[in-house]
Amino acid sequence: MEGVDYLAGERKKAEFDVESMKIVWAGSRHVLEVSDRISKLVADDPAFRKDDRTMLSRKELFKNTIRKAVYAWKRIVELHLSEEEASRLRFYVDEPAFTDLHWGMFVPAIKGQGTDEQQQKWLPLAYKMQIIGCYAQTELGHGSNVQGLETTATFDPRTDEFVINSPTLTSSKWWPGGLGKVSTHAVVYARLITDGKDHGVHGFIVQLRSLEDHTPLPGITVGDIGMKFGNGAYNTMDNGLLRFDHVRIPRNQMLMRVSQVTREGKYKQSDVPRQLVYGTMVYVRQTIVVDASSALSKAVCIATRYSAVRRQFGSQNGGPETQVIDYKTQQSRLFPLLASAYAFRFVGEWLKWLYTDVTQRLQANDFSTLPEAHACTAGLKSLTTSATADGIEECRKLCGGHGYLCSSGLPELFAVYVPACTYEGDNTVLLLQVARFLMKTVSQLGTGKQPVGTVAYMGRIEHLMQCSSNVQKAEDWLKPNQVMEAFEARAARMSVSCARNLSKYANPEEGFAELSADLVEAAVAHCQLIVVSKFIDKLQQDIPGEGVKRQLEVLCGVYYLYLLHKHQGDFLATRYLNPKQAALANDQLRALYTQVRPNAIALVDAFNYTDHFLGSILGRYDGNVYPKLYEAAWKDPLNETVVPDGYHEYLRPLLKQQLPSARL
Ligand SMILES: Cc1cc2nc3c(=O)[nH]c(=O)nc-3n(C[C@H](O)[C@H](O)[C@H](O)COP(=O)(O)OP(=O)(O)OC[C@H]3O[C@@H](n4cnc5c(N)ncnc54)[C@H](O)[C@@H]3O)c2cc1C
Repeated sequence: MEGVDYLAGERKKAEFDVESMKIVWAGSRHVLEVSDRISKLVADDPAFRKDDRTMLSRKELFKNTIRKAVYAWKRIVELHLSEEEASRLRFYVDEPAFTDLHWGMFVPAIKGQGTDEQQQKWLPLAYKMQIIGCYAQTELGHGSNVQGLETTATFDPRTDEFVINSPTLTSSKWWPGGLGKVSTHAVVYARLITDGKDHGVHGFIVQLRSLEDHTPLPGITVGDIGMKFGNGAYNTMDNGLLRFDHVRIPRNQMLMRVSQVTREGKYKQSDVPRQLVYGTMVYVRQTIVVDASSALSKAVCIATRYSAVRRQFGSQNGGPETQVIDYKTQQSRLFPLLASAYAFRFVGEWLKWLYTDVTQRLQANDFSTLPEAHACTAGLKSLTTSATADGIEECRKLCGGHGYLCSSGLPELFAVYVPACTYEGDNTVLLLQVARFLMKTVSQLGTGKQPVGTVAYMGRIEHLMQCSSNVQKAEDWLKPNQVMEAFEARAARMSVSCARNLSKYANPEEGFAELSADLVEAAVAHCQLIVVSKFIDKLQQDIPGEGVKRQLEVLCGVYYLYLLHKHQGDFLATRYLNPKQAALANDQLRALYTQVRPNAIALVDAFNYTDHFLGSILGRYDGNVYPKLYEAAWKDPLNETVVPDGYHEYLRPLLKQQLPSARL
């Protein structure tokens, strides 16, 4: 029935003030107010409809995305939305589009790497969308290994131009979003060559298409790379391929904030420090971590609401069956993901602070914390995106068969999210960078150089190598200092163990390659420690609202005890815990699941997602799942006719046995 809240009973069970939790989740009352207003604006506008997205052909889908993106822009201008409101609007439209790369990569690249004059020339055009840009770095042959890129930008002093060229097939640009069909311009990464000398990879602004009729400019071959994983999903994006045949651009289109080429063709570093580009990287990764919490919270919201609606087995005397959310196995799979969504939210919030801190330090020419900030953001990007991709898939399984239907929203969410494990740095490659930083930190212990920021715990290495847990009863696992020491000791010991093993190799690079799987595990232990510590730090703050802090304490406990249980091998092998203490952690975890249970629906309501944004029949706010699933089935194009296409051509001859050579 319409208008009935089938989850009202669940909502009454909540032991905390949901409205206050909404503020915690949003980050502030102001952000909640903006998000609430803009998400409803999008949800109420039929132009942003997305329930048919998985059924559209690629061409229809793509045209529809262009329409939506341009319409969104029109609304932003008409309504005089602020930058914050505009970015919220794009977020709630919830459809990957060329605009993501334009605003998320092209504009920041010019801001970060362009000189003042370049910014003055290009940014006004980009802000008004009179040009549309993308970020063309990856090639067919190289992605992770940026130094292996093959596109060349050779300076021609006679004409004061760069000649951009794709010398091989593998040098074709491959993957940039927005490139295939839409972008008029790109920031292209190419090897800079002056006077026969290769100066490595640099960024150049290159016009790709005519601003009159959108055709590719002479010497440019450009197109879409083809259909990607899943229905709808990232197929709304025109990831592109691009080749240059000696394309000439003026010298002033090299992004010259950090290094420059003079009129005479001399290559020189400007007085702006190279490290500045890392600031942008910290910013981009921070947004990826926040996006991870959004994607995971969406999946968890769907799976939690549906788990409260769905009943299987357990009927007593003809009464209702058991809600599947009451099964301990369901709770042990779902609640850690709910806790992770909150954990990633808070670590994302902390990364925002880190970005501000890094920016201020860079402005003051203080580069001391950069390597640590760089390693930490790389690790957190890797950890949160991998856990989110796996978590979305787990949520799909938690919804049983119906989770496999596109109308559950989960298949598309998985397909659209999973490349986050690859773009902006392959997750394994990033963990190896973290491991390299950890090995360096360990090697410097005792030299008087104090580890800072998220590796500060290494400064207490002697203690961390010797201590052991004094947990004696399950509730001891609720004490933050017990937990912190456990995670610190595990991370420190795994790093030190890797460092010791590395020292056995005469050639350190050979050792690093040989031990890389162990090194990645040490990096994961370090990154998990960061997330746990930021969740615990969050709880030290004043958090208003009845029962809100208590719920967050429970979720924090679920998060770290789940990790501890899942990775208990690490804690046992490094001898910080004994098997009894590990078992007590699991006992406490079970007890916490019971505390989460009555609050589960309210905890996902606190995300404040509209049904439009969730895009899931299983995750509907009112829990009215079955009639809506039934209705949706009839909307499938296959059900437009009762007799399918192909009946007369194939099925009827089969059924009537008129096949020419049936041998059976
Ligand atoms: C949806 C999507 C959108 C994208 N958008 C853009 C864009 O807008 N612009 C752009 O320029 N690019 C874009 N990319 C490209 C993306 O940045 C690269 O795919 C990414 O950097 C990974 O590089 P790769 O594809 O070369 O992977 P590879 O590096 O070839 O990885 C293949 C495997 O090798 C492993 N591996 C690689 N190096 C090492 C190592 N040193 N040690 C151990 N293992 C290793 C990896 O872990 C992985 O398992 C996009 C990609 C996707 C999927």
